[in-house]
Amino acid sequence: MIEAHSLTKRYGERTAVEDLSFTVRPGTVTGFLGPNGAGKSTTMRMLLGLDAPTSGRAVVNGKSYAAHRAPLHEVGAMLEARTVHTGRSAYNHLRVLAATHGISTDRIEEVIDLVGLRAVARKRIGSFSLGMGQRLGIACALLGDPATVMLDEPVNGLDPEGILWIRHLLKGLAAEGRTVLVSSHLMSEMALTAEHLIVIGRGRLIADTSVAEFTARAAGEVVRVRTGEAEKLRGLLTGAGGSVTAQEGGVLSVTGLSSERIGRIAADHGVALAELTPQQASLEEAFMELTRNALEFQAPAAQLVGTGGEGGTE
Ligand SMILES: Nc1ncnc2c1ncn2[C@@H]1O[C@H](COP(=O)(O)OP(=O)(O)OP(=O)(O)O)[C@@H](O)[C@H]1O
Repeated sequence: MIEAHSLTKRYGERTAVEDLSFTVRPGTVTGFLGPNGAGKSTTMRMLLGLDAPTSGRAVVNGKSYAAHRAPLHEVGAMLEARTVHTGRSAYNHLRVLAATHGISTDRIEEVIDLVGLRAVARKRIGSFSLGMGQRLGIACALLGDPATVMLDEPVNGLDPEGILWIRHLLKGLAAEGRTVLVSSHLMSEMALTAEHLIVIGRGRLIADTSVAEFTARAAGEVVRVRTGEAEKLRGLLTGAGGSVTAQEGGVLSVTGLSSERIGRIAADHGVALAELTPQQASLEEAFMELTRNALEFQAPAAQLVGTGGEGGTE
C-alpha cells in the first residue's frame, strides 16, 4: 500500500506538487495520470525517498521508504531517467544489484525469464533497444520480489507488442496481490491497463476514481454537429457556453451543451443541420477536458482543443 499525505514539493518559486493526498491499494493496477509537468515523477521520487517533500509524508507499506531495512524487497521502482552502465551485460547489471541486496542468482534467472530478456541477457546494455532497456528496468524493479511496484511511464516509446506485454505483466503483478502504481500521460493506455486512476494536474489532485466511473462520466458529453454554416453555428454555440472544435467538412465537436440545446439554438437562428449526434467522448478527450485548466495555467500560449472560438482542431 502506498499513501501520500499532503505531499508538497517546491523547487524555489516553483511548486511541483501541492498538498497531494491519495492511497494506492494492493491487488489492482493504479494509473497515475497527468499531463507533462503535472508532477508525477516528482511525486514518485518522494514516495521512493529520492526527494524530500517540502511538507507532507509519503508512506509505503506502513513506513517511509528510508525506514525499510530491505527496501528492494518492499518497493521495486523504475523511474524514467535510467542510469545504467552501458558497458555491462544485462545479466551482470542484475548480478551487481542482487549482490548488494543479498538476492540469490536463482532470482536473477527468474526475472530474466519473466521480462523476456533471456536471448540477450549476456549482451551489452549499450546495444539494447528502448524496449529491451525498459524490460531490464522492470527486471531491476522486480528483482527483490517486492510487494509494491512503481513504474514511471513504462510504455513510453514501446512498440505495440511491448505495450501489450507490459499490460499483461502489470495485471499479473496486481493479481498476485501486489500494489502497482504506474504513471502515464496517456489516458487510453491506462484505461486498458488500470482499474483505478489518480489524476493530477499542476501538482494537485484532480480525480481519484475507478476507470469504470471515469469512462461512464465521459459518455455522452460530446455532440457531433454537421452544417453548411459551421462558422456561424460555432459562434452561437460558443456564445451559449459550449466548447467547440471545428473539423473538416463543416463538422463541429461540441462539449458543454446537450444535443437538445444545440438543436434549439440552431433552429432559433435558422441554421440548418445535416447531422446532430451525441457521442461517447474518447477517453483521451475526457482526460484532456479534465486537465484542461491545469494545462492552460502551464502553457497559456498553447492551442487547446475546444477552448471555444480559437479555430483549433486537434
Ligand atoms: N529538480 C527540479 N528543479 C526544478 N524544478 C523541477 C525539478 N523537478 C521537477 N521540476 C518541475 O516540477 C514540475 C513537475 O515535474 P515532474 O517531472 O514531476 O512532472 P511529470 O508529471 O512527471 O511530467 P513528465 O510527464 O513531463 O515527466 C515541472 O514544472 C518541472 O519543471
